[in-house]
Amino acid sequence: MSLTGPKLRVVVTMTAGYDNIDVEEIKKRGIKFGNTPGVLNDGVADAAILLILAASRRYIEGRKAIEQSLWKFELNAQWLLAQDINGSTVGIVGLGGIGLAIAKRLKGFNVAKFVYTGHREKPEGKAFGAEFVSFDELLKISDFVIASVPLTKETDQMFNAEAFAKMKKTAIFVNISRGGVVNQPDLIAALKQNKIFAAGLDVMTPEPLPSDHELLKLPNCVVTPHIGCATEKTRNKMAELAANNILKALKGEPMLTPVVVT
Ligand SMILES: O=C(O)[C@H](O)CO
Repeated sequence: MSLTGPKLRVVVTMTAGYDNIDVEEIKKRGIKFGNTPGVLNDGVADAAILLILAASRRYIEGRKAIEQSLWKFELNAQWLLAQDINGSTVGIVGLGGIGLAIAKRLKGFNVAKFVYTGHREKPEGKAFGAEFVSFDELLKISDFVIASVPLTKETDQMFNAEAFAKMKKTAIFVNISRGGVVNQPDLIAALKQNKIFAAGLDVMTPEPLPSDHELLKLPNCVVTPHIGCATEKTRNKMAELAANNILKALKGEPMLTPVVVT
């Protein structure tokens, strides 16, 4: 988003991520800047569970099989076999508020082990019982790899061919952060060549995704249209927080959730 208006004093994005904002310009012009983190954690975590279940249970393939009359009466005990969450290792890349909310939900599915990676080990990770590991180790041992990192220079395209090659052939990759953290052609190749089992994506490149996009043709890829925080309660909370941030800034008070631009 470009920041025109020379009189602009306050910018608040009704999102948690702010990779779409020209932060350099905000810094240069001393504009007060806020976002709406936290209040969307539960909504986005629910959407992640939707993707984890749909991708691991081969929802797209099953649905297409019914539509194409491929669902046979005779039992085929090997048909549409899924990957289990029960007993699995879940790897969370970016254990922020959203990552932790996803992990908490998955505990109820009897996950055997949680691992996470990021800049540093976190007390909340320890308190939850998750183990801090390197990115490579996480890719190697996880049955479910969940991307919940902000898009930065550092995370840009971090899920590339090299990363997918390190994952298990049975791994499920889920992205609820930003499409930019994935090298999408590499992901498509990994899914086509069954280098990984499936993917669930709420974010992708570009958005909106054209209706004839290759991602939509893959039987092992579940795509939702960036609806992680699109629930009535969540959006209301985001709108309220954004409005209060603006009011506070205009009154010369600190915002409730300022973005600290360094
Ligand atoms: O960052 C967020 O708030 C959501 O992904 C919506 O963009």
